[in-house]
Order: sequence, then C-alpha cells, then structure tokens
Amino acid sequence: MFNTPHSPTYTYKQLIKQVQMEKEEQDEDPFGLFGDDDDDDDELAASVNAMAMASSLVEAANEKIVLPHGNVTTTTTFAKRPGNDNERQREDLSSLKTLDLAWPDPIYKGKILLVSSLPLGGGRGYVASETLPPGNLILIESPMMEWPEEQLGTKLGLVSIKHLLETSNASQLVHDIEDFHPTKEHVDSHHHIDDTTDNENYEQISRMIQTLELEYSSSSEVEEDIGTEERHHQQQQQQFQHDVVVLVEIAREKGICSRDGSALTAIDILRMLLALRYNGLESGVYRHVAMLNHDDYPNCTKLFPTDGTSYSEVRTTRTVQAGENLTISYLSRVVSHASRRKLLWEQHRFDIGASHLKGERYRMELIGNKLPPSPLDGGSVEQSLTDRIESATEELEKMRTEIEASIQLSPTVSAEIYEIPKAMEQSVLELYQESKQQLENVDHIVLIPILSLHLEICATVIKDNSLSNSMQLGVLARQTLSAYRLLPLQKSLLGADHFDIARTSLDLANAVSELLSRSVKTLYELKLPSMNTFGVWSSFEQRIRKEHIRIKALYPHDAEQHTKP
Ligand SMILES: C[S@@+](CC[C@H](N)C(=O)[O-])C[C@H]1O[C@@H](n2cnc3c(N)ncnc32)[C@H](O)[C@@H]1O
Repeated sequence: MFNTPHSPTYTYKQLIKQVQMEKEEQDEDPFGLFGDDDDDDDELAASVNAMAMASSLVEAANEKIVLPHGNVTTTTTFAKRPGNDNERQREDLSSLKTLDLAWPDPIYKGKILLVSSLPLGGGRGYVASETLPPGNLILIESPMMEWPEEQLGTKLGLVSIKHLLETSNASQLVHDIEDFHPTKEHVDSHHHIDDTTDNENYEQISRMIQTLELEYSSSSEVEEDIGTEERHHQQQQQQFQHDVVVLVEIAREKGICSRDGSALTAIDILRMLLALRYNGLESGVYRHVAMLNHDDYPNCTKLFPTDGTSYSEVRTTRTVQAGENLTISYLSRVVSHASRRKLLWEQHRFDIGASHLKGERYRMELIGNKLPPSPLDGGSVEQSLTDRIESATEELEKMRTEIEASIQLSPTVSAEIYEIPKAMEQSVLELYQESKQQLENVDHIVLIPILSLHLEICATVIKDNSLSNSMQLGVLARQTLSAYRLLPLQKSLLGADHFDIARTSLDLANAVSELLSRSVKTLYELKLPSMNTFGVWSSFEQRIRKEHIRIKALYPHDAEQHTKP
C-alpha cells in the first residue's frame, strides 16, 4: 500500500517564466469561449495567445498524446459481462472463521468482524457483521507507527525499520508486525517448503521476497569492468546488506526479540520491510486498517487524519450487506484498469485480473469498443494511450498543487500569478478534448481525474479579483459543463452515495446558481439537451443542491464522540 509521492518535474517558477515570456498584453478573456459579443476582437487575439500558451504547457507537462503507430492495438480478451455493477462477493457469515489477533483495540470498531477464510492473499479481512448504510463509521485508529522524517518522499527503506527499532514500544510493534502479511510464520515456512507449491500465499510471498532480493541482493565483490551506474547499484546493494546487519545488532543490543523469544535475524528485518511495504499507508502504519483488502470498486474509504487529529477514520461509501468483504482502494488515484492492474502487481505482487469488470464499469475502460491489453497478459510494454493521458494529468495536478500553495502562501498575490492557472485551465480542457477523441469513449474512466482537475483549477482562477465580468462568466460556464459531465461518470464508478458526488453536486449547483442570477444566456449557450429555459435550469439547480445535502448528511462528523477520553 505504501506509495511515495514523486517530485514534480516542473516548478511553478518555470511556469511563471514561461507565461511571462509568452504573454504579450493584458488579456481580456484568455479563452474567449463564453464572453460577451462586444469583446470579440480582443477575445480572439487573447484566445490565440492562450491556445499557444496552453499547447506549450501540455507539451511541457508531457509529450503530446499520440498513438504509438497512429492506431491503438487492442485485443478483445474479455467478453462483456452481464450483471449489476454493485453486485458484490458476499460470504455466509455462519461459515466464516472469525479471528482474534492479540492486538490493541482500535479507538473505535463498528459492526465489523475480522475473518480468516477469505480466498485472497493472507486470507484475512474485515467483513460487515450486519447491513451497513453508506457513511457508516467502521474504524477509528491511530497509526501504530508514523514514518520518520527521512522516509518521506523516498522509496521505503531500512531507515523505517531503524526508526521502528528505536521507538519506545519497539518490542510490541515487532510482535504485532509478525501478524502482518506476509506473516512471520509464513515467511519462516517459505524457507522450508518447495517453491513449486500452489498455495497462493506462498506464491505471493515468493514473489515478494524475489522482488526484494532483486532490489537489494548482490555479490560480495564489486566487479572491476562494469559501468558507473552498475557500480553505483552494486555499492547500494552492499550498503543495504551492511545496514541489515547493523539493524540485527541494534535489536540484539536493545533486547528486541521475536514473539517466541528468538533473536531477530536478517530475514526478520527483510520481512518487516515487506510487511511495511504491503501494509503501510501514506499517513503511517495501522494495524486494523491493514486488514482491509483492496477492491477496484471499494465499499469503504479511509479518511486521512485532518489538522489536529492523529487518527484516521474508515467509512462505508455505499450500502454494504452483512457478510460482504469491506474494502478500500490501495491506489491513491483514479486510474484506468490497465494501470490498476500494473500498479497492484508492482506494489503488491497480486493480480486483480479483469473478470470483475462489469456493465457500466466495463464500458468505462474501453478504448473504441475494446478493452486494451494489459502488460500482465503479455500485452505491449510500450507506454499505452491511457499511460500517457494519466501522466499528463498527474503532471498538471502537481502544477496546480504548487501554484495553489504559492497563491496561499503569498501575502500579496499579484494578478500576474493567475496567468498560470488560466493557461493551465486551457491545457486541461485541451487534454480532456484530445483524450476523449483518442479514446473514442466519452465515458472513459481517465476522464474523471481530468474533469476533477478542471473544477479545481476553475476554483483557483475565479479567485482572481482582476477578472472581468465576461471572464468570470466564462469560468462559471466551463465549471458547469465539467461538473455536469463528471457527475454521471463518478456515479458509475463510485455509486450514488459517495461523498465525491456530494462535492461535485455542490460545485455544479453553485456555478448554475451564480449563472442563473448573473447571465442565464450563458447557461443556454451550453446547449445541454432540453436545458433551455430558466425554469428547467432552476429546478435542476435545486435538485442537484438537494442531492448534495442528502449525501452530506450520510457522512456525519461523529468521530469526535468516540475519540474523546
Ligand atoms: C494489507 S494486506 C490485507 C490483509 C490481508 N488479506 C491479510 O490477510 O493480511 C494486503 C494483502 O492482501 C492481499 N489482497 C488484498 N486485496 C486483494 C485482492 N483484491 N486480491 C488478491 N489479494 C488481495 C494481497 O496479498 C495483499 O498483499
């Protein structure tokens, strides 16, 4: 589950420079999409400038989205499957073996049961002990360990194990981590069993250990006739082996042993590294949260600790039936099925396959009318169309975060700085149009993060006090359109009761309400089907706002009542 943030390739300072170089004069309406008629000439010129600026930004963000050979190579590996999108694997509660790990209780545990007979890696997981409504609080837990400063933003390494061994309750942590997947019991027996065993647990453990070995094992001698890069890699591997020995020594000096009283060995240190890699989250390592399995369409979400709280909450995001496996997404972003499969394999060494893609969610993954091949099925290793769209989106997201942070930090924000989000808004719209066209699928899943990003950028742009009336109307119109397109996609992916739907509904209702009071003509110009009278737009706005209120009420801020001493 451990995910390290990448460092941004382009900083906002480079962007400012680029925008300043390209900016010729003060733009009236940089995008000229929805302005008043009398601004036409200025808008056209400004629009051309902005288009040039946007194009260069897209290029800067990533290489242009071009198909490898002018065409997408596809295979129809999976037939369209019938069935309800929300149909879930439900276990017979009476046949499940419940489990009691000797771990400290979390701060709060809802109507959930830890079971041990699930058909996936490690075999354990939490299931609902009764039907749970969306928004139901199922866990509140503080991390058993937070990441050391040196670990943040870098690949998980032995520095975290050192930190763990130096924590005041290290023995307790080491003992509890023995139960994390891969468990000490499994890893110890892995060394005594035949590698050809067909037990999924052992196979995954073999793959996990092989990955670690590939990363870190080395011959003891640094070879003479090798390149600088290879030599550097070998030196790193030797350093790693040396550090493992140092950690075994630290554990011995501090009297930190395994639960059975035996001294910690090098393989125990490696296993702990695996356990942190496969069970840790960005906000730290949690015991009970680590028992939640992954699903591409999870029924729960973990909320990050917010300012002033040290605990995390896990809540359901839709109705969960008794006996249903409670799941979260191990991935921090919405990505295509091909990327989910690849990332889960790379991070966890398990393959989610494609048999769970059904109905609307299956259609959201199609390019043209075919499911693209996965590298895991022996498909092309070439960077795919969705890879390129996703990395362009990610790059633009990083830029937005940076520019938003710099706007917030700066006490006196000059109007100049808003040229960047303005140009970025155009880039995101271009990315959206181009992606939609090349994917030949207006409902493709990768359009969700692009539209969400567009809404975020609009929220930044609209803060610019120097925007003219027509520019403000333009931003509001484009905000309306993006939220209108985003809502049905999010509903198909997340279900109608997910709190992201509440957020998008609010954005949509607010933008429409503003336009209803300032320029209903702008709403008509969107040319949305049957949306051509004040009355229709007005009742639409009320309906969407009610949706926001309804979903918001499903997620009460009730964690505090369980966390007070
Ligand atoms: C954080 S643990 C989850 C709890 C785990 N099932 C256990 O018994 O300890 C992550 C591991 O669970 C397994 N897992 C989780 N979700 C899975 C899924 N959808 N399919 C297959 N294995 C999964 C994988 O072995 C993964 O490395």
